[in-house]
Amino acid sequence: MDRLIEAIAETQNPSVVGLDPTEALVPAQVVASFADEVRESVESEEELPAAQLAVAYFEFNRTIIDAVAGIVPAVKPQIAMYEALGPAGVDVYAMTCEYARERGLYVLADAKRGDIGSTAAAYARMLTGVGEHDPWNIDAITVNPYLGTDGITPFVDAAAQTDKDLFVLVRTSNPSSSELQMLDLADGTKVYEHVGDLVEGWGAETIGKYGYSRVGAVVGATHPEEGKALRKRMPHTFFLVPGYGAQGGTAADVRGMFDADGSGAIVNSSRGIIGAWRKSGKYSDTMSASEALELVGETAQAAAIDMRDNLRAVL
Ligand SMILES: O=c1ccn([C@@H]2O[C@H](COP(=O)(O)O)[C@@H](O)[C@H]2O)c(=O)[nH]1
Repeated sequence: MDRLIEAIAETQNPSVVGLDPTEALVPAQVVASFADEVRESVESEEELPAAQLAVAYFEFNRTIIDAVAGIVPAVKPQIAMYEALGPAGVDVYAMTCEYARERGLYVLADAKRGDIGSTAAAYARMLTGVGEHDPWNIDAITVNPYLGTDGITPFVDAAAQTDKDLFVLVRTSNPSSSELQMLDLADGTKVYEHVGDLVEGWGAETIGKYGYSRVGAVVGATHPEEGKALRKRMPHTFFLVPGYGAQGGTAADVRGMFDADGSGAIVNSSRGIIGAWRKSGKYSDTMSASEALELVGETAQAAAIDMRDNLRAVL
């Protein structure tokens, strides 16, 4: 986690931009502008929509990355958006991570992996790569703890081997999260608190120079009180805090998830940044693709600065 903490210190900005493109979040003229180019490369007409979207996602991501590099320390590409497009989307995921790294950003792959040990070991190769080849270019990955310790250990080992990190789901931001996470255990602790204790233990051997381990926790901005209690309960665990912006979380809500020095957490916003163009009042469907992309970049940059300043104001 040391590299992430240093990147946050350099930008004075504990926020991460989520790269979660969808068909609705990429201006239509940008997608349309790739029709001819992509038609030449696909084998059948049916492949065209996914292939065209994939190319458009990359151009869109590149615009966002260029706009926010130097302002934010990190990006979090959500793999679901890319896998939905098939192999073309997965290629663009890898290309996006590589480009973000080239622009100096810490890349947090939101992939929420989790399986039995042997399969988790294969998933953990997203961190280690294959031999000398690192096809994914990521610095951290999100992991689902539902399978317990043997589903997590391969990621902890891979992270330690490569100076990378993982973030384990503890208290997620979604409305139904309480169905499982808020259940009481026999000793009176809640399920999410127990998972928090496990996460603190999984990271215990990997504490870095700033007091945080390689094993972080995902704690939703939509649960300010629980987040604040977890901050005390998990003193060596760095938090990834999604749920800011589009899901309703505010800077005041996430304040308690930081430590007394204003460190210990990084807050994510995806749609609030990459979809800012739609709320700007400046978009018109008569714009050219390049004009639309320019607006995407400008509005994403303004939204990232606004988020940074809102977080700075409460820290
Ligand atoms: O508890 C969680 C865990 C992960 N996420 C992910 O973060 C982003 C949030 O996107 P917004 O557009 O800022 O709402 C998305 O990739 C989720 O899968 C989360 O929201 N909550």
